[in-house]
Amino acid sequence: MEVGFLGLGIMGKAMSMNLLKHGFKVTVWNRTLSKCDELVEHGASVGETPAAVVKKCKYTIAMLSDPAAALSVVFEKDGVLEAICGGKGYIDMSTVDAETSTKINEAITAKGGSFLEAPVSGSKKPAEDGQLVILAAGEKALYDEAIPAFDVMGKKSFFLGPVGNGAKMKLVVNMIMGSMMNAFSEGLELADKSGLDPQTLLGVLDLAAIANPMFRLKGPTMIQGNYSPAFPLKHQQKDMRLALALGDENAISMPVAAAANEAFKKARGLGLGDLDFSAVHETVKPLKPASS
Ligand SMILES: NC(=O)C1=CN([C@@H]2O[C@H](COP(=O)(O)OP(=O)(O)OC[C@H]3O[C@@H](n4cnc5c(N)ncnc54)[C@H](OP(=O)(O)O)[C@@H]3O)[C@@H](O)[C@H]2O)C=CC1
Ligand SMILES: O=CCCC(=O)O
Repeated sequence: MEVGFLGLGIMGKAMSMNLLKHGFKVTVWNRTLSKCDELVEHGASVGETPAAVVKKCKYTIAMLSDPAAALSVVFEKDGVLEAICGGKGYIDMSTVDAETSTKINEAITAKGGSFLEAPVSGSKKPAEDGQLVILAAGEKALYDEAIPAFDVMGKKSFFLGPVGNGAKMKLVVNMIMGSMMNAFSEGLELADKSGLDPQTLLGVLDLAAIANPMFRLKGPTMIQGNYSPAFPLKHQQKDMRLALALGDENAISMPVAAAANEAFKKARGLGLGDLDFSAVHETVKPLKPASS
């Protein structure tokens, strides 16, 4: 099957590589075109613009940073909208809000194309291993047609109904994850500064009711202060911001998420936005005294 892929960041590169490895013909595009080179070495073709990719492929997948990027790739010059038409599908797997997805859906379907939002749970390693959890919503027929690709990229796909439900589910999940990451950071620091061994804390947590893969994966690197990016902190803060807006719309008070968002914003202000979201741990640490 000929599949287009727009956006070769941490996630898009791993996901499109998996499609290639499993025999899909893939045509890629990335704003910074040089990022296509590695995919080409593995058999991908390159489209010069998003419109060129859509023109060539029956289905095009996008994995872009945020709502502004998702909208620009569709609506700007040489964008998806210039080439989408009846018989073609567009699947946006970026994490965005329901409003963004709805705008894209309306524009694509107005031109006869079909649309699916399909954000994912799981980070760089699950993307490399084809173990993502896919949260799809929109055109059910396109979902059914995309199953072979989803089966390669993910371990489980959910179809959640009308456009917007995939985006909302993803934001709820990441709001919980971002809040947990902040509590975990505070716990690691509290253990350390009160004279406990943070490694022992990890061992205790792993046997407790709150054991989870995130603590298991991120704990050891956080203790080392290693924040090599799997999920960039700036994207986690974007997800907190969008989840809080969803809470606002639904009159849900979320003081824990709001505090977590502030911590991620603070981390961005400290220049940590391109590091892994676990770098929020640094915001809990006491400031080093200024040298005289
Ligand atoms: N990393 C993770 O663990 C996960 C991320 N996500 C979500 O997936 C999406 C991608 O994440 P990730 O791969 O980590 O992000 P990256 O920051 O690694 O990649 C972002 C991609 O978006 C492109 N981009 C940014 N702005 C624009 C624009 N204005 N026009 C066109 N392209 C643009 C970048 O292009 P360029 O190379 O030119 O900068 C790049 O291809 C995000 O929505 C994120 O929230 C979801 C699950 C897990
Ligand atoms: O959006 C990013 C999610 C990262 C994860 O699920 O581990």
